[in-house]
Amino acid sequence: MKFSKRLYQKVKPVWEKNHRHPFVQGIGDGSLEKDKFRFYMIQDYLYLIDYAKLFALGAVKAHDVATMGRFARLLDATLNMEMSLHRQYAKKFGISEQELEQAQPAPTTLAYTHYMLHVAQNGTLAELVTSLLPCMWSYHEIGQALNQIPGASEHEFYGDWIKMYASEEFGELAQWTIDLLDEEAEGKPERELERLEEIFLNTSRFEYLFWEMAYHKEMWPTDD
Ligand SMILES: Cc1ncc(CO)c(N)n1
Repeated sequence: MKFSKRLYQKVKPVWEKNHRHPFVQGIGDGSLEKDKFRFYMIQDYLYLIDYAKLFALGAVKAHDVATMGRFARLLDATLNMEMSLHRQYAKKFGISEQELEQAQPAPTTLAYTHYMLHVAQNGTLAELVTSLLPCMWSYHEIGQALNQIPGASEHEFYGDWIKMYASEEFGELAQWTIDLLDEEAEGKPERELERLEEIFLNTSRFEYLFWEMAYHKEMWPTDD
C-alpha cells in the first residue's frame, strides 16, 4: 500500500469532520454569513504567506533540480494564483492589500503556521511535505465535494472559492505533492513512518481548528 493511502485512512475520521463543518457546509449551500468569510479570508491570507515559505524550504531540502523546480512552481502558484483569489475577495470587502498583510494573526493561525514551519525547518524533506499536505489535499477534496452541489460553483459570492479549489490545476499540484511523499517515504523505517503519521494527524487537526476559528471569529481573548 502507498504510504499516502495509509495516511489517508489514519485521518479519515478527522477529515470527515472537516467536510461536515458548518463553515464548509455554509460555503457549499451559500448560507455562510459574509462576516465569517471576511474573517477567514484575512486569516487565510496570513496563513498562506507562511505556507508559501514551506515551499521555499522544500526547495532548500530537495535532493534534485527537478524537485526544486516543482517547489518553485508551488511557491509561485500560492503567491500568484491562490492568493490572488484572496486579494479579489479583499477588494469586494474594501480591504487593501496593505491592510491584509498588516492584519494580526489569530492564535490558531499562528499555532498552525508555526507548527508547520517548525517541522519544515528542523525535519526531513518527508516531514516537511507531510506537514503541508493535509492543507492542499483536503482543500481539493472539499472543493470537489462542494462542486458536486448543483449551482454551488455558480454562487455569486462563494462560487469562485469553490472553483479554485476544485480546479484541475490545484488538483495537479496536490497530486504531485502526494507522489513526492510516497517516493520519500519508500524504504523508511516504521519508526519514521509513525512520526510522519503523527505530523499528518496534527496538521489535519489544525485544519479543523482553522474552520472553527473562522466560524467563531476567534481572536485573542483580550484586546490588549
Ligand atoms: C487553512 C488552510 N488550509 C489549506 C489551504 C489550501 O491551500 C488554505 N488556503 N488554508
